[in-house]
Amino acid sequence: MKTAVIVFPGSNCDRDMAVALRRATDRAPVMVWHKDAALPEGLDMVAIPGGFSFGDYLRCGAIAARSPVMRAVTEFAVKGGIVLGVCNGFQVLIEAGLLPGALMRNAGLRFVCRDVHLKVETASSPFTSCYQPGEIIRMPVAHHDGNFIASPELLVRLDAEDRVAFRYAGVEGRAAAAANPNGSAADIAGVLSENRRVLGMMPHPERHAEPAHGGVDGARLFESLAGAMAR
Ligand SMILES: NC(=O)CC[C@H](N)C(=O)O
Repeated sequence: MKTAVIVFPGSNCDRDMAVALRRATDRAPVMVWHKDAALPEGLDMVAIPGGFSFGDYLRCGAIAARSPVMRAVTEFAVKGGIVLGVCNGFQVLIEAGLLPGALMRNAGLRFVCRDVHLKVETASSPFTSCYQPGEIIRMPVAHHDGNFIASPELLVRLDAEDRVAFRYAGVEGRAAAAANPNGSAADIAGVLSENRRVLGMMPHPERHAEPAHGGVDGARLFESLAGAMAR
């Protein structure tokens, strides 16, 4: 299985992403600099990591989305390649037009850095097949622009097409309103593309991928990917 992690100036989760992918696939990913116009041959998937690409200038992910490498990533996705974008990676995928909606400033206007609970909405994707639909899992978020905005039509369509991968979820003993850290429409934390092979999500699965992280719920996302790539 051959994977790649795209690196922009200001990426800061690229190495965590690489460790999680190596752990799940037994092979170190290729680190691809944003100026490369082509992706390595024979890739099974591409990950766009979190961080502060280009200092979050203009809008988070807007400049990164226009990097030379993103043309190659778009081509890869259009051909059916698997692409994962986490946090800033999700912002880049939206700015590149590979996922719908927008990510705006958090409703509370603050950077939010804490664990959240998520409901797994679908197991039918290369990213979520190792979870149970409806399962509640825990992962960290760390962002200031994670407020997912979509038109009422798009929200209906995402549900109808089973393309909401994760929703912020309340857990017993905590107020439900506190569950959504950023004001996202319909509590959406992650969405799939039409062909289900591109996922963008604000929470960080690579930061809860081994026991030393204090949580392992993210590991199954990488195991799901490894399984999908092996097929
Ligand atoms: N951890 C991240 O990827 C953060 C993304 C972006 N810089 C934000 O704060 O919204």
